[in-house]
Amino acid sequence: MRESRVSVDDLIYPVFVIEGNNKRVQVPSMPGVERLSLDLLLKQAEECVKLGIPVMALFPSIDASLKTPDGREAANPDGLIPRVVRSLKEHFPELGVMCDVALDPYTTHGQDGLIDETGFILNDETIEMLVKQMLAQAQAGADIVAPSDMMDGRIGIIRDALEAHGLIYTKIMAYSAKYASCYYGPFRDAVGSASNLGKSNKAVYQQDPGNTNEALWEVGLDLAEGADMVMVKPGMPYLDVLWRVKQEFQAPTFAYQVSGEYSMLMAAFQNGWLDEKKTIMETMLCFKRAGADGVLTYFAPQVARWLNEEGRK
Ligand SMILES: NCc1[nH]cc(CCC(=O)O)c1CC(=O)O
Ligand SMILES: [Mg+2]
Repeated sequence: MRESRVSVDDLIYPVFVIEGNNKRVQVPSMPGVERLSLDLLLKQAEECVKLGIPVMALFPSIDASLKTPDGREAANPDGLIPRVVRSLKEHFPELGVMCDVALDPYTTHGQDGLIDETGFILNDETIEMLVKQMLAQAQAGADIVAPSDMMDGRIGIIRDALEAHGLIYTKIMAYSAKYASCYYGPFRDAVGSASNLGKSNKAVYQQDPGNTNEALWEVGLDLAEGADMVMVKPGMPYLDVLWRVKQEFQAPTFAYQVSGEYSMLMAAFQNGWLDEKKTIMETMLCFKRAGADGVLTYFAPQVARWLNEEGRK
């Protein structure tokens, strides 16, 4: 009689990649999460395929020497992410690869886009760079490009660029309702943008946590501009937004259980305050109940293992 269910194919696994060989670097604020070099990432990918996880989402941790104010390394067709994508698709063609479209891992100031002298974000100039970044990812073989930058109008321009380059199979997952949230803190440690960002924030382009109507406008715009799927982010604190978005549009809708949610839960597990398996599985069920068609979560391999053990693939 249960209305909602969790299955392995609901899962998208976000991972952090670094240059090098046989390198794994812990993310201190995310216990159990490591940045991996490509060779080790391939082992992770193999594990995902065995478990039945359909998609991995890639996030780079870029060497500080490659960061610039305009984040142009993001558009390098031989940069870290395009190389990782090519290798993943070569070894595991059946595993979906999703790439983040945003400049924050690549900019010296840690913002997702280009800024003027006063630090204000330059929406349209940013989109030009995002399109180059996205093409490098899509031409390397990414199955899904996922703009997380929150610039206005970028989905339509990205869709046009995909069409113009004959990339008709590449899907767009729009981070549509993305809030200016403090729950991204540990992620910013992981990609190394936290110290660059310093005291500044992303409130001029990410959404106000007090708004839910704005989420509907943003989702509506992104769908009209050509998004295949939309996302609400963060996850658990924004289930009301997820519910409204799914009810209103009935589009493929995803939730991101973000780094801060992961770290909060891990802290409780490490202290013995919450039961790890039961709590994680409950959070997954809550996402499904609120309308998610899938969930991006750092717990993906664990969830998949538990579901596999129970024969509930
Ligand atoms: N545009 C970058 C980006 N893509 C995904 C996340 C957060 C993911 C997480 O916290 O797990 C962020 C951080 C931010 O906007 O500052
Ligand atoms: Mg906007």
